[in-house]
Amino acid sequence: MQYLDMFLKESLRLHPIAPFGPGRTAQESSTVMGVHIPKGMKVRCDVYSIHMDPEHWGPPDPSLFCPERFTAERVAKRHPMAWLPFGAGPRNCIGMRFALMEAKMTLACLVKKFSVETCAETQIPLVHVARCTVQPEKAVTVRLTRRHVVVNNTEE
Ligand code: HEM
Repeated sequence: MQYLDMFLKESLRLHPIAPFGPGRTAQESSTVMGVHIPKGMKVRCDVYSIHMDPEHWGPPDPSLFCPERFTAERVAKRHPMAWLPFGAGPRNCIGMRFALMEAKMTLACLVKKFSVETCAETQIPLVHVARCTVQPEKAVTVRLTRRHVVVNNTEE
């Protein structure tokens, strides 16, 4: 489950489904890194750029899929707001833990019974389109092959 958690976090870093989600209205005027933000201005953060910033995510190259970026040691050294698929702060996603648990349960049940491979119909590289959330352009088609696992002398 530890590696599955790292795998899922890396998937959401490379493919955040709600990168336009975290937005706030300035409650008071301020200046952040030389940029003046007047009271009442709506501000959104650019999750894609933060998730691809080598200062937080390199090495290896942030465009590569690498779950090892999420080992406890590496997470402890990283800025707490470098990973934002669920936003951050007091108004972050209320369903984050539920969504992560549900995804991990689904994946664990799936890979227990099936091997998952790309096939001729798999769109590579994956193309994103922005609708209400960011989605794959086409259905993600893969080949599932049933695993033969023997548990307590019973073939599953
Ligand atoms: C992979 C799945 C999900 C992703 C990536 C996601 C992402 C987000 C993001 C980016 C925000 C904005 C956070 C911010 O402004 O800081 C948000 C807010 C929210 N999400 Fe999710 N979400 C997911 C699943 C869910 C689920 C399963 C639920 C409910 C069971 C949920 C309920 C909410 C609610 C109620 C808010 C508004 C929170 C507030 O304004 O205080 N989300 N989500």
